[in-house]
Amino acid sequence: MCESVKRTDNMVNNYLKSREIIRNEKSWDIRMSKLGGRGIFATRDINPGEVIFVDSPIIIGPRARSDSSEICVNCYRRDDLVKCSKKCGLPVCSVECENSETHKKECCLLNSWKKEDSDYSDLTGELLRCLTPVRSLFLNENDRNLVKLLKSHSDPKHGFEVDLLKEKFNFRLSEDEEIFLRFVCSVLDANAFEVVVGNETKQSALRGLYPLSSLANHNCSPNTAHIFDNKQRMIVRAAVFIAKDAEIFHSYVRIVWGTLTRRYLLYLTKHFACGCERCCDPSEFGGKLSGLKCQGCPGIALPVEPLQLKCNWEWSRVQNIDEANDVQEMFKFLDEKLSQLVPPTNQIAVELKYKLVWRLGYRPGYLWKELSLEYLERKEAICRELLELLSRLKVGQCKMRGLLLYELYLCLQEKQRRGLNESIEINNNNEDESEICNTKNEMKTIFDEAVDISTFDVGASQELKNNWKKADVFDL
Ligand SMILES: C[S@@+](CC[C@H](N)C(=O)[O-])C[C@H]1O[C@@H](n2cnc3c(N)ncnc32)[C@H](O)[C@@H]1O
Repeated sequence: MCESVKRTDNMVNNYLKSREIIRNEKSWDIRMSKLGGRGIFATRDINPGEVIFVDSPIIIGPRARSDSSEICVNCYRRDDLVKCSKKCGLPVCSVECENSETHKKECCLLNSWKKEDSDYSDLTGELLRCLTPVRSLFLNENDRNLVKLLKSHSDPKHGFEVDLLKEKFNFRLSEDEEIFLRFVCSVLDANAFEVVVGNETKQSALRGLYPLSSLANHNCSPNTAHIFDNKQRMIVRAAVFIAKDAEIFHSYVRIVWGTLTRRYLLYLTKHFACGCERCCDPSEFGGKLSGLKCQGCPGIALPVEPLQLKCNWEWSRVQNIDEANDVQEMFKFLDEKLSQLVPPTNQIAVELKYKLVWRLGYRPGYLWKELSLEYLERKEAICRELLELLSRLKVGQCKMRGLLLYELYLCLQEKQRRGLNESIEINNNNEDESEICNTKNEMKTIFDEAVDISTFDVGASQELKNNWKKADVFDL
């Protein structure tokens, strides 16, 4: 092991010990990757579903996106927000949150930076975008040194948060503070994860830096899946079988995006050109997410050179459907317009269908009990189709699979509730009986897998949570 890898390995292990989240028998270590830089590797065979490691955020806070909702800076809820009475400009939801240790420190720091009598009440959203890197200034020396070991991007576009603090807020940062903050911004851009907090019905998204997970490289067919528990810990599981000495990968992008979109975004945000097996295969293992309908014949056009970043395909017109909210409109677009241009496997059709899964059964007018049989059956068909796609993409027990399995289970349950199998049940024909039996077996298999995949996920539905075999990842 080379010196720098040894140092990283030591520091990460010490960090995990300090957070009391290291397991007795580790199944991973850090090595040099042939992709460049460091990576995480399996030290033994790991079975699908096994927890590989648990990581804890070294820095966590609001996201940097300009369209993020305002949240309480302590508990991250979105309700009952008021401005901190100390006039730092940040939102809190209660006196307890205002007086929390985390907030008191940052409130003091922000007030020390500001020019007297400045009022930032209109700029709360902008201040929230800058808060996560600001929190790095409270790290102890060991944690600072660990952050310094993580990958950073040198491009000057990273660090807009510091520009905002200086230019929009006229904050008086010291030179040391500015240098460290700019560095942390570039580390966050290279490594941070979107973290889900809240529960099934009320969720917020945060930005978290997880030291061990930051060392995992990317693959478009990742062999892991991760979820966040109620302590904002990241739990990384094997999504497929991982052989001893194989590299452990995350996916940095959405797995149902086509090659061009994935590679473009990876290049833009993480500054590398992915050359994984899926990217090299024009059909993406048969997933055909980049497929277009051929206007001259019944076939599907696929990119001849999928690794070519320059591409003239025009697809902005069909992307507008993002703004359409109405279920009927969405189906109309899917069935009448989109189907003329792209095959059902195309990423735009896939994303639209995935959106429909979350409307059917949940939106007023389309709640489970009021769903027409046609829509219920379409939802079931979409779930099955998307699950089949995920299998093709070789992404194993990923979070999306867990979510779709549960939605499919709910469709079958609703059909059962409506007695759609009743006539079959009265009829004593053997074949029909076996059909009921198959549905019941299928429902149980689907439900059990959804429970397994969701285990420890803070955002999982209560029904799944009630069936978890363990309440905490460290329960014996
Ligand atoms: C989160 S870091 C991963 C760990 C990194 N290799 C290290 O040594 O710290 C992300 C960076 O790793 C590199 N990387 C990750 N996956 C890659 C891949 N599939 N191909 C090439 N470079 C990759 C890129 O430089 C990327 O910006």
